[in-house]
Amino acid sequence: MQTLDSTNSQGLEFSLRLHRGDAQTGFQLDTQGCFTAPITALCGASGAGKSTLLALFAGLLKPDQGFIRLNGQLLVDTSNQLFTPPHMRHIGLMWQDGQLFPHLSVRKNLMYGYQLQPEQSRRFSPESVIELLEISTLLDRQPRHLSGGERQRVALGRTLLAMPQFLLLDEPLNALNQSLKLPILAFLKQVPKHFNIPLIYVTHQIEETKILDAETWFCEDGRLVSV
Ligand SMILES: Nc1ncnc2c1ncn2[C@@H]1O[C@H](COP(=O)(O)OP(=O)(O)OP(=O)(O)O)[C@@H](O)[C@H]1O
Repeated sequence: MQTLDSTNSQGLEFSLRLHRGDAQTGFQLDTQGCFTAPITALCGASGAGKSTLLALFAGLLKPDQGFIRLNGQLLVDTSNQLFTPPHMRHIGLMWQDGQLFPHLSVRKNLMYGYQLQPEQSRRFSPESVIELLEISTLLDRQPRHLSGGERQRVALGRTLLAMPQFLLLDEPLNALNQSLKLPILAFLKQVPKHFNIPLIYVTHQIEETKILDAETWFCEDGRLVSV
């Protein structure tokens, strides 16, 4: 039986309003949409609201008004005071510097979220992620002994192994040069199909959205416009 707070629809559906800062000069986000593509890219000028939107999806911010529904499940609904905390959303978030735990080896970083998952939620193995990301030779290293590209690949692996239903990537490759970016983009392109995890990718680089074959949206002054 279907309850009022769930539907059979797949993807990330939302209608959100949020005011940040002071009443006169602050920033107003007011937008709605439904992301159903395997890869959605969010572009737009600095300050347009891209990171704010991801923070709302991840549960790091509460909207003033609106709802968020993931794969038919209501996560946020201000009309019913529903707010699912970040750790219960099954949404993975990664940004520019992957924030590995500095005191843990690559192996322990990778296994951190995986170990917290119940057996029945483990949809793929650490070995499959390690192989696809080509990080098998790095497992015993500490993060400080990794290059920027290696660090980002490990951070991605760790985020994936926490078994998210949806992945949010906020300019994850910004700190990397082109030669390091391309193999990671090639990997990211495979994520939705290989692991059944759709993703949102925030970038200023239009070329990256093309490489990813992403459905692209522009954020303009707190509103989304499809391309
Ligand atoms: N903590 C905050 N308090 C008030 N306003 C904020 C806060 N954080 C961000 N803002 C404002 O919200 C607006 C949107 O910021 P946001 O970081 O979402 O933009 P963005 O599109 O991700 O930009 P960039 O591409 O530079 O990362 C900006 O005007 C910013 O100044």
